[in-house]
Amino acid sequence: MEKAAPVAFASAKMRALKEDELFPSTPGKFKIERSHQFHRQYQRCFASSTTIFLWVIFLIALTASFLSFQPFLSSSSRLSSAHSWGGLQWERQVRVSASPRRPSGLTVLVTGAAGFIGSHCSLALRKRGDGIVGLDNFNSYYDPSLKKARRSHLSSHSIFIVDGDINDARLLSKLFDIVPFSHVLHLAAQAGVRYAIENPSSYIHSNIAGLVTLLEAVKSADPQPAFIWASSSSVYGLNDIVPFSESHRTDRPASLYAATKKAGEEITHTYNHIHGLSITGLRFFTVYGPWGRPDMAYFFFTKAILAGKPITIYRGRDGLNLARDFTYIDDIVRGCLAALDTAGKSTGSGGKKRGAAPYRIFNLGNTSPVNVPTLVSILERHLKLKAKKHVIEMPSNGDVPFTHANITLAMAELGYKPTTNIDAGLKKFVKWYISYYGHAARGIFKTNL
Ligand SMILES: O=C(O)[C@H]1O[C@H](OP(=O)(O)OP(=O)(O)OC[C@H]2O[C@@H](n3ccc(=O)[nH]c3=O)[C@H](O)[C@@H]2O)[C@H](O)[C@@H](O)[C@@H]1O
Repeated sequence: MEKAAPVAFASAKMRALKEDELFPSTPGKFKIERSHQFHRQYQRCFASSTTIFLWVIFLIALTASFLSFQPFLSSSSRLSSAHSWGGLQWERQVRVSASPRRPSGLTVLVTGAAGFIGSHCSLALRKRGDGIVGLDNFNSYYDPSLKKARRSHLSSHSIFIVDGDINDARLLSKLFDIVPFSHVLHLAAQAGVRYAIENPSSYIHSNIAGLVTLLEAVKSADPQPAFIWASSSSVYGLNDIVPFSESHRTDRPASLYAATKKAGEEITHTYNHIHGLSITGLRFFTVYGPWGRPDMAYFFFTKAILAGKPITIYRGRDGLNLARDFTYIDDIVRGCLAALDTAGKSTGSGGKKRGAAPYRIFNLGNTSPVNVPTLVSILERHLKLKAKKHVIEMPSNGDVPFTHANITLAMAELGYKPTTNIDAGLKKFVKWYISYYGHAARGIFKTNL
């Protein structure tokens, strides 16, 4: 590029100079003169054989520089977005990261690898010797520095995260060209239930358009990987039969977020039906733990309590406390790995289905709902600080009053069995939070209970 730019610049300058010389600056009268003058100049230029020779050399140089920079030009549109990928060094990093370290290890593309669940799953897969390539767009929905810290942590375990978007079809096609992925663990999404009111289009962009772009790439990949992805407990919406079972109604979402996750379940079904993709949808129930998401209540409650700031606790319209089936990250990771290990093969090749492939949906919850005031009191105990509580009626923002998972199916088919209760899980979270954000150093652990 260093060479091409001056050539292009010089030729542009030449053109500009010639035009300046050829055309007088006063408009109007020169029109005829202009054509005469141009004609004379044209004749002068090509009259001598030396000039013709120079022109030929110039054109050859121009063509050569254009051809030699074709690969760069083809990736320049990628660079025009915030992301960068491509090049030999990049391909080498992708290939090395994708190589399993154990015989018959999986080769997994983990989308959202710099996210909460994605980073934990990537690490767990690497620890048992699987090959992983991460993909993440490092967007600023919440503090990207936390995502970058997760990336550094993964990088120290030789996991490479591609900086790119699931909406980038060319990037996906490149990844599937250079790595024969056995599985895709699709965890990239626009998360958060209440943010959908503020920014609805971000949910369509990531959870619908991004999902379809990714499925198109998976469909065309050879070999065709099995597809395991993050649905959500929120698909149960207004369902009030507890505990929530996979056979219950999911056609009454309470938020746009939930609606996009429900749509994802239907969209993946069509790819299973038409293209033979092996599909496993995992309905996660309010996952929490170390390296968690700062937009979730347990996380920002902790921050506020440590800072002595008030927290807002929502209460149901009937005066009842809201409750969630909070599920600890390590249990979820075990569920994800079991889903990968038990996923049947996709049957398509070259985009054509060769036979029926599995389509599965599982609840991954804890089966012990905890109400929000109890969550807060556990945090208070572990933080040794009293929260300043501000209780208000639940706004109409997409929240549901409670969630409670029936995990019978996941237990039977995945061997899934959550083992961490909310007290033990929040204790681990608080320990991580203090070590990560360093509040202990500021003497915040003095009790005010
Ligand atoms: O399981 C799920 O499907 C979903 O779990 C969480 O959503 P949510 O359960 O709403 O988790 P939080 O946002 O952490 O809220 C937890 C509880 O705290 C309550 N809350 C939240 C915020 C607040 O300021 N006050 C408050 O009382 C909420 O009403 C809710 O009952 C995640 O944010 C979603 O991405 C995920 O898909």
